[in-house]
Amino acid sequence: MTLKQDTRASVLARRKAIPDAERKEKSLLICERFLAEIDLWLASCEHSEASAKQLRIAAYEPMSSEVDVHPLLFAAYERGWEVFLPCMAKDTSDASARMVFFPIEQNHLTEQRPAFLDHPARPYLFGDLHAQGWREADEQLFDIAVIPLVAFDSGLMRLGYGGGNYDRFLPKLRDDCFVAGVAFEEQRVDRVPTEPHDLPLPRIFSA
Ligand SMILES: Nc1nc2c(c(=O)[nH]1)N(C=O)[C@@H](CNc1ccc(C(=O)N[C@@H](CCC(=O)O)C(=O)O)cc1)CN2
Ligand SMILES: Nc1ncnc2c1ncn2[C@@H]1O[C@H](COP(=O)(O)OP(=O)(O)OP(=O)(O)O)[C@@H](O)[C@H]1O
Repeated sequence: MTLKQDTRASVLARRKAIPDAERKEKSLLICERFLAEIDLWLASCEHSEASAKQLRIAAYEPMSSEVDVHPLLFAAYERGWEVFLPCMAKDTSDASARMVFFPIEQNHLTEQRPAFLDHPARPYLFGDLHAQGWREADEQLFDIAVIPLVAFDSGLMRLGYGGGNYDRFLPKLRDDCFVAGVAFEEQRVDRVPTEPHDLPLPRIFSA
């Protein structure tokens, strides 16, 4: 096992060991902190224009033991923001998939739930997705980005599932996009093993 794989395995085991009630409580704290920081950011002069408009937030549909960002998503819908969630997609069956974001209405999380929300790692064909009406969003549209992670350190370096999806996604965002990682304290390590392509996050909210 490489150092990255080793770190992933041990941190995922720690994350999975968090009892459900604690995970729920910590997730709520992380979402509240995230919203409070967005409110401060919106109140600052530079972003007063942003506060007046309908914001676009790119996040993720939580799976397994990840931080449950649903409270943040529900608050976003409540505020009339547009929510975008990822899907792995490819042009042909033998092509490699890339992470794209689709606009997700609140009812897509419940009654009208698309299959890709339950199978985050499964690659879907663009042809099928387009036929179903899904249109990928331009990353430059996003005002806020919520970044999942497996491990992080005090230098704000992150380690994901190993697909390089977020390593490719982060450079596509606007410079003024509010980007933040979310994690449980159990995911903190002394030092995340890094490679030259790894980018630190501007901030990580943890509990
Ligand atoms: N919620 C969520 N959606 C996401 C990502 C993510 O990290 N989190 N992705 C980020 O790139 C992309 C999908 N990539 C993925 C890569 C690997 C695994 C994976 O290894 N899953 C394991 C479960 C691991 C665990 O238990 O925590 C599995 O399915 O067995 C899942 C998604 C896009 N959507
Ligand atoms: N900007 C990039 N452009 C092209 N390939 C990249 C880029 N960033 C990472 N990769 C490739 O993706 C693979 C996985 O990288 P890494 O192990 O750092 O992923 P990760 O950070 O754990 O995953 P993720 O970014 O999806 O959360 C590596 O083989 C790496 O070479």
